[in-house]
Amino acid sequence: MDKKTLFGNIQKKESFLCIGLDTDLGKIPQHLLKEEDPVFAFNKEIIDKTADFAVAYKPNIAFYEALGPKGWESLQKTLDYIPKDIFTIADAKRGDIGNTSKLYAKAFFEQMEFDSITVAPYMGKDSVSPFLEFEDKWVILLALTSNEGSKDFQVLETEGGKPLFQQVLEKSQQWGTDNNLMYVVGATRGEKIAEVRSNAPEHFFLVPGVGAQGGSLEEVAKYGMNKSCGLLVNSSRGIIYASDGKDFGDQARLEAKKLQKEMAKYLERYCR
Ligand SMILES: O=C(O)c1cc(=O)[nH]c(=O)n1[C@@H]1O[C@H](COP(=O)(O)O)[C@@H](O)[C@H]1O
Repeated sequence: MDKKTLFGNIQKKESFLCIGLDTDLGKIPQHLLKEEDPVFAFNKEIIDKTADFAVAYKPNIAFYEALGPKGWESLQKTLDYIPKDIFTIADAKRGDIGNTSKLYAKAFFEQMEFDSITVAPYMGKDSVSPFLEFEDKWVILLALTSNEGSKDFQVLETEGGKPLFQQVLEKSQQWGTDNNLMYVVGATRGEKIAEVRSNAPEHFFLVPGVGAQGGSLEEVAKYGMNKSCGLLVNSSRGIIYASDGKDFGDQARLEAKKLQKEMAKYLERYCR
């Protein structure tokens, strides 16, 4: 999917919501455990109930890998079930020496036809470039993450007093374009999002951390939005585990709708 189509979907749905499919057998409603594929049964209901409010779905690969071959099967079924006009993100946080990255890219872009994958920048250009060679596919590079540990390395000063995340932003813009490269910026970073935006004015940001991690959607929109929205804001637990009963789909729908309504307001206010 290209940037223009993604922005078109955002305008049509008045939403920049990404729903994280972090599906955990220990957290899904107990009645689903008797299904042949409980993970897929759960995801199917979530997708059915939220697809009109979401412009992206992000399965976090760890939750599927942890279940072995059956988990990979549930992941493939989930990916096949997501409507084709919705952007898909393999949250795999991959990145290795070039020939290995190339095979990770094949796994997620050819075997599994995801639109995008999250990639760690730590190993540098030759670890990221192989993912950028696939037409119509996106790399979502970790820049300033939402977790406490982001302070360990990402904000450390480098040459010229620039924090490391800024070096990641500046250097990686020589590797890809705003049509195949996005950045992860945590919603918990508040005003720092404006700093990231000034370093990458045209790129889309994947912003996790609203909902369970407490980030503010209003701040994200205020500091991060650009003229083509430029944001995919993710919520996983806050939506998919809104209820652990038989009404989990309907409750997820309510949470997704609430975020979409707020997003419509910010699109009107800040997207220009
Ligand atoms: O790359 C990510 O998606 C990611 C980056 C980051 O900085 N912080 C972060 O929470 N994530 C992911 O985003 C999701 C957040 O989930 P919730 O906190 O449940 O909404 C999880 O799948 C995390 O792995």
